[in-house]
This record gives sequence, structure tokens and C-alpha cells, in this order.
Amino acid sequence: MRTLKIEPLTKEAFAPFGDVIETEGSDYFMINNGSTRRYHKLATVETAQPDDQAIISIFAADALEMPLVIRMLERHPQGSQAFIPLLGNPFLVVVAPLGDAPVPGNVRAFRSNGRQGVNYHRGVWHHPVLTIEKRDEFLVVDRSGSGNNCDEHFFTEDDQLLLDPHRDSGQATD
Ligand SMILES: NC(=O)N[C@@H](O)C(=O)O
Ligand code: NI
Repeated sequence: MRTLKIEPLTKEAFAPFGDVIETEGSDYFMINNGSTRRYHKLATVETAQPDDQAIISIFAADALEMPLVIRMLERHPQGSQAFIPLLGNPFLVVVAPLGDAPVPGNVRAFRSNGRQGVNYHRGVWHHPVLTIEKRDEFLVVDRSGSGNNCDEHFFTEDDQLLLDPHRDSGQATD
């Protein structure tokens, strides 16, 4: 089983999958009479239908046992989905490019430093939220509306992947 190499999360590396929501390396302008930096429009919320709403939720996520076998990925065909860590803890992201189904060889893993959120673009394959902490909390901005907005793809046993945050990424097999 291929062990995913866990890459540091950067805007550039994550660009095929979405946006990285962070202050580090992001442009800003001053507001509030010079007391506040506005890191403007770091990401946009995608929706699909006229009556859709962009909504804000909080996910309180329990850690899954690691190492984790990645058996499935999901996508939201009608909207984007953003996860912003509320407690400053690093967390993991597993993604695959747009397509009818995720291609196992194109699945990638990233590690947020806890000061970075992610915004999955509409239709990008991803694993449900993955916390490293026993319990973590995320602000989630995504789409609410009619119709199905969650497709799941389950890998065959041969295509399953291993996510092991305790293993030196250098040892991972690409
Ligand atoms: N189901 C749900 O709202 N959460 C997932 O989409 C997820 O990415 O965690
Ligand atoms: Ni999701």
C-alpha cells in the first residue's frame, strides 16, 4: 500500500485543489484608521444555484486512529468548502484533482501549520476533515441548497493509501 508523502501546505502546491487561507505571505491593506490589516478575499465561496446560500458552521472533529487507511474521498459538486482551524492546531488534508473519480496516483497529502486554512474548490476530491489532535475545531464555510452536494468514491483495496503523520515523510513512497 502506498504511503502518502505529507507535504507542507503552501499556496503554490495547493493551487490545483483550492486556496490556502493564511496571513503569511498574503497581501493586505490597512483599514480601521490604520489599526487593522485586511487580508482581503483570500478565497471565494462557490455555489451552484440561484437559491444557494453560503453558510458558516463549526466542526468539532475527533481524531481518527493513525496511521489511517484512506479508503475513500468525497467531493462537493455544487460548491466549495473551507476549513479554518479555530484552535491553532496543525491538521492534515488529503486531496485529489477534479475528475469523474479520484486517481489514486494523484492523491496528495498536506499538513497545515495550524495558522493555515484551506478552501477546497467546487468538485475537488478530499478526505473528510482530518485532525491530528484528539479533538479539534474548525470554522467551515460551504454551500447549502437543494440537490446532492456530496459524492463519495471508495477505492478498491489495491488502490487504498496509507496516511501516517508519525512517519518521516522522507520515507514515504511517492
Ligand atoms: N459532511 C460534511 O459536511 N463534511 C465533509 O464534507 C468534510 O469535508 O469533512
Ligand atoms: Ni467535504
